[in-house]
Amino acid sequence: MTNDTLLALRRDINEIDSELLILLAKRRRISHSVVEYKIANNKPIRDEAREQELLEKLISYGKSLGLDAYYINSVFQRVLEDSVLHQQAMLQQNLNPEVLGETNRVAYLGGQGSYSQLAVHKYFSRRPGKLVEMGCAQFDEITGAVEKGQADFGVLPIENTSSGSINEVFDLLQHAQVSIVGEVTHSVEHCLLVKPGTELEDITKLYGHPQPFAQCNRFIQGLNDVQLENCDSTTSAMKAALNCDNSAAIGSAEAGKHLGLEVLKTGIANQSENHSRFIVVARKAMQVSTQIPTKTSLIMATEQHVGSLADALMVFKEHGINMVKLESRPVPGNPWEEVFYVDLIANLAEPKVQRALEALKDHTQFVRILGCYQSDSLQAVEVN
Ligand SMILES: O=C(O)C(=O)C[C@]1(C(=O)O)C=C[C@@H](O)C=C1
Repeated sequence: MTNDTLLALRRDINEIDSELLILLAKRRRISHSVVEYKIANNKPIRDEAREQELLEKLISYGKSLGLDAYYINSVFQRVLEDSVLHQQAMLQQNLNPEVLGETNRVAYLGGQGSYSQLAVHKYFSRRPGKLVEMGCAQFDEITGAVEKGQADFGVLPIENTSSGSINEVFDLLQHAQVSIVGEVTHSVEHCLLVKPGTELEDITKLYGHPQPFAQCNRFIQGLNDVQLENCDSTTSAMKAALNCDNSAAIGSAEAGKHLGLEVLKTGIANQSENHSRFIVVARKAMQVSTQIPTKTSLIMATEQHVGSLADALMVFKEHGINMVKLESRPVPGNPWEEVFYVDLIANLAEPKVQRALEALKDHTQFVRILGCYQSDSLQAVEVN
């Protein structure tokens, strides 16, 4: 085959890919029209039976064209996921027209290519409005910017599948005057980044944020005589490595490349599946449609007697509410007193949730709702 033939084949591929994009955009527009019907008729966004029927038909037709079931399934799962997430975002926009403006100023930790910035892009890519990014050096700067009205939204990491809860953020939520209005999970792929030409054996200093250090501690233990330097964010770690010979930083490949660092090793986290969950906060609470999966987060302090936490948690069971997270944190200034953070699969608009919160008052010293928000899950919901 000549080079010209290769170029001609590549032109054909380019053309087909463009046609695929045109069709995907057309499909998305049709999916937007379907949501109008669902809003008007109070139907759940997700229709698993329809998705199943669609996938079966596509797999069978695809097979007749010589495409395997695994390939068709994975491509169309992504297409359907996009469709559902877009429909959910449209529904939320319809219910809260004032929340997302023409421009959305979003505060997050770090700078270009930080994991928080990637999460911001993922969350806001499905929402209308121009994104104005505000990289911050500390978590309390993020909530402070939202409280003072300098930012419309703040995005904060709250937990990671390998290193667990991010206590600093839980503690901030005790007092910050913000509401949780959303969540987004993002996969985190830690890499060892160096200035071009640096070899593994040259490294004497490793810059990183304490969270990635914890998530990669097995890899770090395997390095010889390397001094760890804590940084405020992965972005500041990468910048430090750029300015220091014989050093390295932990961060994402995208961010490293953006700053001119080289990826020396990929997949250095203890667990190959490493995901972070971020919360999105705003000054005002948001309403969530009962047609989409919803979470409610709250903090509570229980009475100081035997079984008081168990009694409080029983309230959720008695009202048929699924609790998906329970975290205890000390109350600053009150040694040995604890507050509990609770995540529920629940929507404040549901009467049973209101009844449960009323009943919870009998078993707690205080309860504060941190927010009711669209869950990142694609689970189907039942609409009564
Ligand atoms: O058919 C619908 O009800 C749609 O909303 C469209 C669609 C799709 O994109 O094909 C999207 C979400 C549903 O879960 C099922 C299918």
